[in-house]
Amino acid sequence: MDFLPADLTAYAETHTSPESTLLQQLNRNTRAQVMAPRMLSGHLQGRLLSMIAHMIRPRRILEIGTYTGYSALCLAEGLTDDGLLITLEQNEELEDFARSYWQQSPLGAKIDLRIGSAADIIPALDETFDLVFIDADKRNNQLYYELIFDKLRPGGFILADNVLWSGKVVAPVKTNDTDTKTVLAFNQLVQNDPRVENILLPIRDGIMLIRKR
Ligand SMILES: C[S@@+](CC[C@H](N)C(=O)[O-])C[C@H]1O[C@@H](n2cnc3c(N)ncnc32)[C@H](O)[C@@H]1O
Repeated sequence: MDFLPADLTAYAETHTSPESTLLQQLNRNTRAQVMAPRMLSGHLQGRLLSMIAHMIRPRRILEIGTYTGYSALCLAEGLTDDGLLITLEQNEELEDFARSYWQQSPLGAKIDLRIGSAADIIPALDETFDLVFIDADKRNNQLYYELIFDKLRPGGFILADNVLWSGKVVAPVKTNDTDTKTVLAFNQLVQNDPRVENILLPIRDGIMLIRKR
């Protein structure tokens, strides 16, 4: 679902720095060759992720939900020289596709893909993160939030994607619509959490930007 009329989205994109040729190819080929291409962050959100990473200059980023590797490349743009982005993906069939693009970029050496279930991998990560991007199975957002919280440095940031859930967060919720209920519960959990400051950015499907106090 587009929240802005298509012409305003197009205007925003034409007044946003363009994607690199590599990101353009990754975007286009994901749409042509991979299931569910709507999951890819895309031009506008990708440039936002890159801009936020440049502002923070993180040394360690954790991404939960790699898909074809587009957002990993965008976030990695802001890493420090000795920085590393760890990205978690449970679908091993996406690995070769993502790696084939990462290896065309110098940033590829800064991306560490771990294949498996995020809930199994996160507890074993012995890192302190400056930035975490939560973008996997939305039903587990709350679990991921709690699992990563103590691994995030004070003053560190969390980004959680799809928090507007195609606008369903403001529509009457059907009794059996567990996904929307879970997104609503996650947004309220963050809003009520005294450990953080947060702002819901109505960009694309909604991004919750959270700062740990
Ligand atoms: C929305 S896509 C990620 C999109 C990507 N961050 C981007 O912006 O281009 C979500 C990804 O999370 C993966 N995923 C879903 N559940 C997962 C889990 N429990 N552990 C790890 N990855 C998971 C899916 O296979 C899918 O590739």
